[in-house]
Amino acid sequence: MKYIADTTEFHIDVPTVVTLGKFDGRHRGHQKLMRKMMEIKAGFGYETAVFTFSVTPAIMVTGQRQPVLTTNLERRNNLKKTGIDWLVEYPFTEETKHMQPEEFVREVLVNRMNARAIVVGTDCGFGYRRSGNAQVLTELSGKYGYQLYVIEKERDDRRDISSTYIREELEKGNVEKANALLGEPYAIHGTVVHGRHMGGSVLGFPTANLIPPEIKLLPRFGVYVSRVLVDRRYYRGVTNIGRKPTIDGENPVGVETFIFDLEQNIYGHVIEVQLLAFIRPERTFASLGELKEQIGRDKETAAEYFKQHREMAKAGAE
Ligand SMILES: Cc1cc2nc3c(=O)[nH]c(=O)nc-3n(C[C@H](O)[C@H](O)[C@H](O)COP(=O)(O)O)c2cc1C
Ligand SMILES: Nc1ncnc2c1ncn2[C@@H]1O[C@H](COP(=O)(O)OP(=O)(O)OP(=O)(O)O)[C@@H](O)[C@H]1O
Repeated sequence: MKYIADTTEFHIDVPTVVTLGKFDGRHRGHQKLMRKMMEIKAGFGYETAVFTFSVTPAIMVTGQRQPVLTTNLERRNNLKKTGIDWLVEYPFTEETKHMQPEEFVREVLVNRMNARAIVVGTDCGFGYRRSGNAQVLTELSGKYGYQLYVIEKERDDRRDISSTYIREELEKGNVEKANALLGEPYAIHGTVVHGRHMGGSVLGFPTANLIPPEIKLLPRFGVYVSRVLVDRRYYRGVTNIGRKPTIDGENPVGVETFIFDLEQNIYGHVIEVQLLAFIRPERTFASLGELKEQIGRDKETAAEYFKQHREMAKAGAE
């Protein structure tokens, strides 16, 4: 995937099929758009391109740092895995903010991104105060010579699937519901860092520690069954998310995973921890011995889960 970030001065020199939006998470609605893009690529030979911003416009307009399902790095990894050819992460400057819809279509989508086809959901919004929409894109399509495809929103039985809906479910602690809306497990990507090295000595087994950036939305603190991608292979895991209150001192919020059947040292490796099911809330134990016993039971619960969900237990390659 070719990646263009933080510049307004670029030009894609091959014809493209473009989509635009925040793409926070890679939910079933986004996947539906991506499938349409792949179909157009197969039919017309256009390369697939995603237009997004390097920070979400809502943060710049309201000044509030809203937690995200995917950091920019995670979004980039996901789009690469989807097989997207180009990712443009455009800077959200004052000038960008004030662009009128037609100017945005002409200058950015058509001139710089070389769009011959555009794929959006029915509720897409762009340009100054989101005044551009699917109707505007339809009106401009003849003038700028692109094909427009407007996709019906993917729904569950209650409402349209959106990043907002998934964030709400995660905040309520419903990881399984969030996963159903995403169409894949909610994941945390990161580099394995050194913890306090108590895993080996106190608990009797090592754990892989990630410290996600503050902006990353984490579900409620607690223990989860997880599946872990390490060097392109999947492993079964059990993950604690939280501050380890049993351990003295101010611990940063961490994502800490015991990985079944992994013998090697993976400090410095980039891994992906996928959350599959909630086991229990994080607790303060009276002693390290009690914590150790409980973690033993958590491991058994996770092992049992994988016996019931054999498709998730495969330690296969990605
Ligand atoms: C499956 C699992 C469950 C855990 N549950 C808790 C918990 O409920 N409360 C807690 O204080 N720490 C919990 N921990 C964190 C342990 O305290 C931590 O693994 C240990 O202190 C090692 O930390 P270190 O890697 O920084 O040395 C859990 C860890 C794992 C792997
Ligand atoms: N459920 C869906 N089905 C089909 N297309 C969708 C769906 N949700 C979003 N899209 C489309 O995907 C593109 C990117 O959407 P975007 O990520 O900005 O919005 P969103 O998922 O609705 O998130 P938010 O809740 O933050 O607004 C837009 O064209 C949008 O219309």
